[in-house]
Amino acid sequence: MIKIQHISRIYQNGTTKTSALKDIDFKIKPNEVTIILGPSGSGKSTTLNILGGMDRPTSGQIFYDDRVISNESDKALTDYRRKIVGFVFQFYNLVSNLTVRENIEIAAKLTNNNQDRVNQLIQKVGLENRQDNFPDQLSGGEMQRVAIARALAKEPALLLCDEPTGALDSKTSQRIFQLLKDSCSPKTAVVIVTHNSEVAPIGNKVVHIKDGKISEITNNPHPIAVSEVNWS
Ligand SMILES: Nc1ncnc2c1ncn2[C@@H]1O[C@H](COP(=O)(O)OP(=O)(O)OP(=O)(O)O)[C@@H](O)[C@H]1O
Repeated sequence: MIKIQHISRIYQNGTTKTSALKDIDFKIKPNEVTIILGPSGSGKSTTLNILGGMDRPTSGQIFYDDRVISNESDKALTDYRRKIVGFVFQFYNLVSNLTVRENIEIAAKLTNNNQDRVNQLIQKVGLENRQDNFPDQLSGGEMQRVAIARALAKEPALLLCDEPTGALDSKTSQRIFQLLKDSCSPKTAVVIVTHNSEVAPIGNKVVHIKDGKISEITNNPHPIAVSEVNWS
């Protein structure tokens, strides 16, 4: 379980200070999809970056089980990012001179180097026929499927997704959200940042952020199916 406690983040550029997060608290559990919902500039990406150990809070603490991540050394934080966290970004961030299979394999090599899992993931995301292609030979939806397989290759306890369908059409978005929802398991918590309130009801929990503050946390005992979302 991940617990965010009294997190604030102030960015300072010269004399200008931006208070991106103001004392936020929430918990993330395995086997749950958590949706972080809010308008542009509300602090969603800042929250995700802090959760993923890519950034540190100005104050407050993040617990990963009994570890206090926010107090750890840079080396320990790198280890946390490598072994615990999988990232899915809006613009895929694939390595352009590696094939689909190689993009997934390099992530697996960071942890378990499990070739069976690489094969299973290529099948899971439906890219068996594209595994020797390079990213620039793929559609946006295919690239995002590679990015998801890459993130899952290390069996992350925490899968963090920042606007994963922001650049995709609605039919492709539906497929990507289905894959993300299916990635949630007793071992893996899934966190998805979005500004699209239509997809929020697929989550077990919705954290509403506005102006760097949590305005509401909704627990949803009966999430809707991805196919029930109004994608138009
Ligand atoms: N590196 C930075 N330096 C200064 N200000 C920043 C920096 N990163 C983000 N901010 C500011 O912090 C606030 C929150 O930004 P953040 O990117 O977390 O919002 P967001 O909800 O993810 O927005 P979007 O949906 O547009 O990506 C914004 O006011 C933004 O301008």
